[in-house]
Amino acid sequence: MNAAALEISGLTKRFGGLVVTRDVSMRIAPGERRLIIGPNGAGKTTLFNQITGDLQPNSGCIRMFGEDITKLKTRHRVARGLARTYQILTLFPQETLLHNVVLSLLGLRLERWDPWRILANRSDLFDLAQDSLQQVGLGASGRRRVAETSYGERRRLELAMALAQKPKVLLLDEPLAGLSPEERNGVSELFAAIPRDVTIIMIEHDMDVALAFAEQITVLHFGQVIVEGTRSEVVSDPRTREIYLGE
Ligand SMILES: Nc1ncnc2c1ncn2[C@@H]1O[C@H](COP(=O)(O)OP(=O)(O)OP(=O)(O)O)[C@@H](O)[C@H]1O
Repeated sequence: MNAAALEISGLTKRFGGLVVTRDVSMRIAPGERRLIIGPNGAGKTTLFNQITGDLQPNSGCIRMFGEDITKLKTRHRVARGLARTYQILTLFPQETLLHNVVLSLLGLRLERWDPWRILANRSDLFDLAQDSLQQVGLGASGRRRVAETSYGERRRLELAMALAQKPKVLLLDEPLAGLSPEERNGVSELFAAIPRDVTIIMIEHDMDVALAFAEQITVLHFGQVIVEGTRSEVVSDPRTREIYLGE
């Protein structure tokens, strides 16, 4: 069997007495589109934070393409091809869109503490940033400042920042939150256009868009995997209805 893009085994995270992820295991194949759903407080974001290394689990293991990354620092996971967007936007509002993407790229590079060298001779970074803006429909907006953009444009920018890193595994945390129905459709078309060499794991509450996107769905509840399977298996499972739809 080929190595999974991401394999999580027995992941447990406690905050004091509260167990936020409880013995969570899942296997996500290369190229898969996986949706993670569950009620508020189910532990979805905490799971993402452990995958990225923002939080250390109390026990369990995370492998990316066969390599144990559980103890790696976030930047080393990023260097191996992990990227994420955040539920809360993390942009520099007074900078231009193009500069925001370039800044996100600099996080990857060794020379990030030497800005003069970068500015003198890094047209490659600006080209990469421009391509990524193009990819999310913001190709003509690179010179605008983030402060002048709409919320929907910022969410696209955030996606451009993640895509600019040429990720192998992309984590999207509620990428449609706060968007109008038209913006949701536009952004979900962008997801559909992301090539299959990128594995995508999405947390999302908007079921219409998320179900159209997902091939496999994992339902979390009180930190545990309750249901997992294909879209139709999960939707028809009575436990999903009970937990997630409150029926
Ligand atoms: N740093 C922390 N310290 C203590 N408790 C925390 C911490 N981070 C999260 N929690 C708790 O862990 C639980 C799970 O939170 P988490 O944000 O992972 O849930 P979620 O499924 O992403 O929810 P939502 O859909 O509301 O974003 C919640 O009860 C939350 O209050």
